[in-house]
Amino acid sequence: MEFDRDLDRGLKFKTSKKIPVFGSFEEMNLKEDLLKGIYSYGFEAPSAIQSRAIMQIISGRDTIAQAQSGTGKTATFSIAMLQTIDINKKDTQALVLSPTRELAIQIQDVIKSLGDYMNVKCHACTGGRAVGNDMKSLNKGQHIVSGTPGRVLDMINRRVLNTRHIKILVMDEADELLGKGFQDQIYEIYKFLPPGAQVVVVSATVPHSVLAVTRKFMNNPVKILVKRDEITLEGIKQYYVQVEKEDWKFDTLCDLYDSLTITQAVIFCNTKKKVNWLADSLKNANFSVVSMHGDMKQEERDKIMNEFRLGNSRVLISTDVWARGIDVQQVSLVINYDLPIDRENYIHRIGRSGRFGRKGVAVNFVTKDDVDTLHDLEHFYDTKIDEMPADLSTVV
Ligand SMILES: Nc1ncnc2c1ncn2[C@@H]1O[C@H](COP(=O)(O)OP(=O)(O)OP(=O)(O)O)[C@@H](O)[C@H]1O
Repeated sequence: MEFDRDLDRGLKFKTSKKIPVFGSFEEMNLKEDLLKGIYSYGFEAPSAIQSRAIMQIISGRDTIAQAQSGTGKTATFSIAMLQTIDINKKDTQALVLSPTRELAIQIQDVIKSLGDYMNVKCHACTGGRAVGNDMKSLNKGQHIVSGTPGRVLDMINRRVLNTRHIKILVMDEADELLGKGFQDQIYEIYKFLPPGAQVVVVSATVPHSVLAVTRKFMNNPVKILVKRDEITLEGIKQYYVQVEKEDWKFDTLCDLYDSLTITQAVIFCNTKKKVNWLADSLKNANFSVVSMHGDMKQEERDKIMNEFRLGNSRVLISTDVWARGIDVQQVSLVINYDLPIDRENYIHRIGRSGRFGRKGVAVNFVTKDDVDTLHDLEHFYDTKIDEMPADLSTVV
């Protein structure tokens, strides 16, 4: 089917026609020092979304860029922003918003690496860190700011982050940012931007409700969309384990522990309380695990994150704070100890594995009460979730 239809509103959304595809980074006519940064970072050729969306963003058009998890959306908007800014001006010219602090920092790292030869200044403006440091960094002048909505808005209100020269606003994980939790802050920030600032919306999942909302603040956007039945990645095998009742999940997980540590694994629970409980229970049973959620102090979150990125810890238990965007290439297994509350986060959670063409495995723990939800996911994404093989280590 060419397009989908939003039945409630009668709106139609489809991928824009005739979007040129650039087969190499050279063809994009990028600044020389940016091109050098891209190659030094290890990229050889653009991914599908990069070969389509980078030049659309550079052309100045509002853009909605959807692509499967782990296919290089971060570099898509980072390269476009780096090309767009005038490095000789100290003003903040580009702003990226994302829903979690860890993601905002990860994006800052990517921008700094790609823009290394340009001497780009990019600041991560995130909650949980000293406001004084933000002020100091921003006062020095930052070409690009990557932040979470609350702290960014705070810096704007304090007149520390000057929005007057911002040419481009990127919303990563846009469907999350435009959902209930962040919507008001996003609109507040948007109001501070100069009229005509370019808006770029990015996510692996762009539900119709969000596409409808984009009409309010985007001007004739070019759309690169993925059909619902193409969102799941072939490289990520999906399984379920049927457990009679909730209590059985724990023993099932313990049985799987050896498979979890073959590379690295992330286990998702739906609440912070359950993350704490599960981490404690596993530690008491002598399994080595770490955990992270939004009620922890930022220093603790940073420490856990660093250790996990380094591979010093192999099994991480978390909430949906870890569901979106975080890129740790060694993660090959995701376990949904609880099925996620919404369909979108299912895609994001399992997408923590199988990064950039790597193989991944997702295992869903399913009680009797969850059977319908699982079938709904299969149906919605037109995908197959098989029963887990007896020996998981053969597929990880
Ligand atoms: N052109 C490329 N060549 C090689 N590796 C790449 C290329 N583009 C991106 N990557 C790598 O692919 C991985 C995934 O990229 P990225 O985190 O941008 O994915 P994403 O599309 O934003 O995923 P998500 O939906 O989970 O946020 C990263 O480790 C990145 O360095």
